[in-house]
Amino acid sequence: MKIFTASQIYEADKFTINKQQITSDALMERAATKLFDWMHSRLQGAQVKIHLFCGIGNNGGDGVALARHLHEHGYDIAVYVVNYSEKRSKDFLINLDRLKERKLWPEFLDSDCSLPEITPNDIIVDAIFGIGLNRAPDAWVANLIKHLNSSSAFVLSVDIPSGLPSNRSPWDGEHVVRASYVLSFQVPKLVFFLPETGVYQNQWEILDIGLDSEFLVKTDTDYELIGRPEIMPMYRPRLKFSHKGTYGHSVIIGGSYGKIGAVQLASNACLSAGSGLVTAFVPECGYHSLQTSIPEIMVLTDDADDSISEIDIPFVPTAIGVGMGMGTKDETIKAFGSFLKKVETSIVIDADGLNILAKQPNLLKDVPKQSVLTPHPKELERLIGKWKDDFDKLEKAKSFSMKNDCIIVIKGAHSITVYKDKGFVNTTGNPGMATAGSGDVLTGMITGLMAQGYAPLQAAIFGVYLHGLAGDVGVSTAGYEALKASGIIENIGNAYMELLRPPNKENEEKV
Ligand SMILES: NC(=O)C1=CN([C@@H]2O[C@H](COP(=O)(O)OP(=O)(O)OC[C@H]3O[C@@H](n4cnc5c(N)ncnc54)[C@H](O)[C@@H]3O)[C@@H](O)[C@H]2O)[C@@H](O)CC1
Ligand SMILES: Nc1ncnc2c1ncn2[C@@H]1O[C@H](COP(=O)(O)OP(=O)(O)O)[C@@H](O)[C@H]1O
Ligand SMILES: [K+]
Repeated sequence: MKIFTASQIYEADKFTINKQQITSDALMERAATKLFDWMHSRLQGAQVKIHLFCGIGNNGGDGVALARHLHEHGYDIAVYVVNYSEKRSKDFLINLDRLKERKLWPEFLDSDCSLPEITPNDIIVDAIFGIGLNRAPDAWVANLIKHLNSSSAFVLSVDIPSGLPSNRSPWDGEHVVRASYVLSFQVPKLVFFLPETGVYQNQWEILDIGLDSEFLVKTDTDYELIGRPEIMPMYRPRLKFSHKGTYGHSVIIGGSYGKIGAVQLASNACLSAGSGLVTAFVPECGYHSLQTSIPEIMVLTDDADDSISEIDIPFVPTAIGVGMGMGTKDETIKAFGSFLKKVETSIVIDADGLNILAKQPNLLKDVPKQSVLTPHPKELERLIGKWKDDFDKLEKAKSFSMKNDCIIVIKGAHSITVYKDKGFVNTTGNPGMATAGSGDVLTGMITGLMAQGYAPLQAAIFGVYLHGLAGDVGVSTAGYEALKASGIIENIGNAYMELLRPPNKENEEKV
């Protein structure tokens, strides 16, 4: 699913209004009807107090129109107009008049007003600011937002939590509504998926308000949300008359004394992702543990006992994953540098492979084109430098990717795979995966996919999705705290099956 910017959404509005020959008010009515249907289907007329806080722009207009529908269906509502500007939007005013025609008089809030009382069982509808927010809210509006946040009532935000800008970090985090649920029109907003800004909402859902599909299909976006519909076409089915050679020979290079487990996890994950053959290349000290723990893999060893000093692979691997647990000793840096000079096809670089690149940026020129780099936030910072906020981070990652023609997987709660000027935002995974070694598993999986013929960018996007899905299946039995990296590996097969599971009858009926 495409992630549009605010200006693209405004363009989509205009395009829809022209093409479908409707008024902007009719579009607002569609939005309000969808909001109402969503609430009504859950509340079923329950007499719970609903406080609607409405701004004076179109977000406020949505709120006021929603208030009318709720009133007409007998709900117990209180409407507040958060009067933060004289510049009221045309459609807000139309909807305000419609309320007044029904003898519903909102309370107008301004800098002198007292704050409405809200009890824990009430519902707050937050329609103060939408995607039009372009500066910090005034002090009294910020104060109102803090008041809403201090209540324990359920907060339903319209389109986006108020006070959260759509294209930068907030001016002050305390002045952003903490939404229990966001009903976002037509498309998700990028801020929902970034670590600094995703914290303002618990859950989000898209409401289809019928923006024109021609515009949505034709318009290119900088970011795409990756779910099952985007992943399925990438899947490469296994062929009946295939053999292990069909699915490639992966080599996993890494490890040092006390960190052989990283290679073990990556190699195991590589096999489970479907690589035909897997060879691990480790320092001598890793030989016995690898041979005994994973009988399916082959092991090559370095001459040195406790760290890698020379990488010598006596065949041409189909795919290579390198760096986990490898350390950054001088001899290892040298070995990694010479290895990069020899290798010709795209590789996957993780952990200490990335740390070495950050220490010795001159090695970057030898990294094969379209290699996949899988940094966690600290490794990313070492590579691209400090960033001001998440948006700056993404821009820096994009220029790094452009300059070095590499794919960067920015790992985190919603890992984002960046290639040149595009970002692919993952939707699977959970906090149970914040556990030692889960990154090694990802590197192994992406390597295993490349061995099977997935192009590097597809291997990265598909691998991140499948890794998260394996984690999601894993927590369903292990629980968040007890999920381990090896538990993610054990569920790679279940993740494939979950991915390939035909939609069941029940789901079909719901659609
Ligand atoms: N295609 C869509 O998604 C649709 C969106 N609609 C709604 O329209 C909203 C956008 O409406 P608007 O463009 O009117 O913008 P908002 O309602 O978000 O904000 C209103 C206006 O306030 C001003 N403003 C911005 N920051 C301010 C601040 N800190 N203090 C005081 N004033 C400030 C701006 O001039 C802005 O246009 C969306 O979020 C959505 O709720 C719907 O009405 C219909 C269709
Ligand atoms: N809160 C979270 N939600 C979803 N995925 C997560 C979360 N925390 C971590 N992960 C995933 O787990 C992996 C952690 O990688 P990394 O930090 O390199 O671990 P390690 O170095 O221990 O192998 C990444 O793929 C990341 O996206
Ligand atoms: K809002």
